[in-house]
Amino acid sequence: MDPQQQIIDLTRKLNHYNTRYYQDDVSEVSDFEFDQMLKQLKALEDQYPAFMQGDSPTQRVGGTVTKTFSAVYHRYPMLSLDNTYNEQELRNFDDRVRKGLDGEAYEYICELKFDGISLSFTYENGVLVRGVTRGDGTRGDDITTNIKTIRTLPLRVSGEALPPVFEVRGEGFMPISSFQKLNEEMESLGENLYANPRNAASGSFKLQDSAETARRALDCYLYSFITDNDFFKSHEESLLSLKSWGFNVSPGWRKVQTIDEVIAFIHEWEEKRLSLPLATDGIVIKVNSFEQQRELGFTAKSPRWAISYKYKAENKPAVLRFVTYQVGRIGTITPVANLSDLTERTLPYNQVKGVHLSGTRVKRATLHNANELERLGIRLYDTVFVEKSGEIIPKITGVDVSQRESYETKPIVFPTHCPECGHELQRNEGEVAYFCPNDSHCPPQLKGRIEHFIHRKAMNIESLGEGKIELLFDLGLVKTPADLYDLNESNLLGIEKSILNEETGKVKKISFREKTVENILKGIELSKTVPFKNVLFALGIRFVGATVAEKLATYFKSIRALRAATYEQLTGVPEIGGRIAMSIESYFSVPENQLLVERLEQAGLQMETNEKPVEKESEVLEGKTFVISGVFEHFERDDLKEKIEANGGRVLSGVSGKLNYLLAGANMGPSKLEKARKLGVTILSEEEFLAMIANIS
Ligand SMILES: NC(=O)c1ccc[n+]([C@@H]2O[C@H](COP(=O)([O-])OP(=O)(O)OC[C@H]3O[C@@H](n4cnc5c(N)ncnc54)[C@H](O)[C@@H]3O)[C@@H](O)[C@H]2O)c1
Ligand SMILES: [Zn+2]
Repeated sequence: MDPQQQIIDLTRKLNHYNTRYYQDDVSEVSDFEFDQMLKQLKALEDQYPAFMQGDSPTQRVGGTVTKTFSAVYHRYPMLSLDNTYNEQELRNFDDRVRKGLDGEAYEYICELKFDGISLSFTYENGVLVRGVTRGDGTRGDDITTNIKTIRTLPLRVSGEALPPVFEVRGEGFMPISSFQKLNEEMESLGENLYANPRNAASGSFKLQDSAETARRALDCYLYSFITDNDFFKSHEESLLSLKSWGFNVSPGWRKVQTIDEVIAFIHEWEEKRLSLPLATDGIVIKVNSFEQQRELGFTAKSPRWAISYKYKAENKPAVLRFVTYQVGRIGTITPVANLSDLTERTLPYNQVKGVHLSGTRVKRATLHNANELERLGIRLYDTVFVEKSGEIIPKITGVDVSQRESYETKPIVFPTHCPECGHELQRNEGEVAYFCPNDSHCPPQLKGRIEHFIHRKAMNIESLGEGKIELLFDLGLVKTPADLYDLNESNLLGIEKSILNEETGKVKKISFREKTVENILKGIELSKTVPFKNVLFALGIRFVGATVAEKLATYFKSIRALRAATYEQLTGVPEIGGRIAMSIESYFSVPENQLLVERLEQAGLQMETNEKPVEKESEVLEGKTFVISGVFEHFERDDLKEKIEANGGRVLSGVSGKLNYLLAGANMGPSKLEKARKLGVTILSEEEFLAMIANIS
């Protein structure tokens, strides 16, 4: 291909990947592939500068600002970092630094490269006033309310001779444990999963609802301090001071003198970093002296005094021993590759340990769906390549076809029937996944429906988690959501089970003691007050997500009216299409579902909408004012407001001397709390509030 066309194509492709990555938090290719393409483009542009495109990704920082937040200009531009995946290029970087500094002695600071999103925080007179994303490097999104949910980020700092205005920068990230929890939750809601913690962090920092951001337990490491004057002489000094002022500085950095020491640091962390609680994708190397940093200067998109070394995702051959088929919570069938190491090719599978990949043994990798099997052209007993994408989820990247000469392979036959219940599988037009339509008898689907039912966005029975549901299901105590309402102390107390996690080999013990049982029953009881729209969502009707449920609840107002609605009436509701209408009709035509709804109604769940004005429950809060702040266990904010009003109280937005109560949830801003204390406002916990209204509702 001619170089001009190649430059045009690469520019277009890379810009597309950038948009997907920075705006949609989706990686269509691996970082390594992206970086190789960018390098190729850079080389072509160097050779044919005349063909460089106006929007070349080699000249700009990749991100953009969004429309959802207001854009803020950075006082100092936020740049990217040059990167490399090999040691030779690192030595070339060192040569450039040496030349650039004309023989002066210099030092490096090596730090871990945290995989999240770049953030900038401005402090005025010691108070945190603003938090902004990197955006396009010149302007970023103002996400101040969201970054205030980071618990380790000080809202106020004091220190000797702190400048009146300064900026700190760092990496906002999602700890791996939060990431896994979030994805499990997304899965149970039937939503798309995040591929890695970076994409999850990026999406979570840019949510509209900061209470939801708070719930996702984000964190941040700080690594840079900036002011107008020369405050510090070196990066080392600034790191030490940041730490002493109470900023969260990762302890993993080191000052070194030579590039060999840098490389030793890189080797040292290659495996060690995998046991950190957050994802890291490399090492950042920075010239220590600020004066030398200034001498070296910047290119269009990155400093010349720093570089990042990125670890390549480890890619290893493995043998595909057999394929199993998992049935998901909404019946989706996912083929899973069961792998062994090459040396274990003929070993009985129960003795197989798996392939050693990025610090762990991998025995399983998802094959996603039937299309993916075709795309890979994979066969049984094939030699395949496995990689951990985002260092977390193992993935099969290709097949070593040459090995088919030495080892016999067989075609993979996708099952026609559900491995769990035997029902014939279906695939909807235009969809890639097969599913088991037997949603009222297929065990994983039954379990999945109960898990969905208790979810925070549905009936919000937080005292019951996945493990407990699993146990109750296996014991036959809870087979449908309606069975939850028949539970009592005598059949719960003393239940016990050890659950083995097959991946980690760890055993988790669950046992129901008095306190647990009490909490479970309380949670179930409280769920009877959850509004109709949540109940409707909780039923788990295919295609009826939270938003659709709300629309239907507003329109039909009761389960009776919805059940009686004809196809025409259903599609007559704005934004309700044929697919949803059909799904609702078919749901209510199944006898098991009819029975379920009846039992739930008898149990006392809200089966109709309480239209405003709010139905009065009591007058106990008459004349009292409330400010609600933070996140609550049993209520969404709106529900809490309704509850207060239903009992005669009023909800205000700001704390003042006249206020009666500050209702304080988790993660509330400390400034509000402080103000309330000063003004002598009574601070209520959620429990205290519940007690206040308990006698009457
Ligand atoms: N897979 C895809 O589709 C896709 C698309 C676009 C970009 N990308 C990836 O993103 C990269 C570009 O992103 P980028 O411009 O943010 O570059 P980068 O992530 O490679 O490096 C720069 C960033 O590193 C972060 N960082 C982490 N720890 C740091 C530390 N200790 N000190 C300083 N900075 C630290 C900062 O946020 C900084 O902005 C590409 O090279 C590619 O790997 C992937
Ligand atoms: Zn089934």
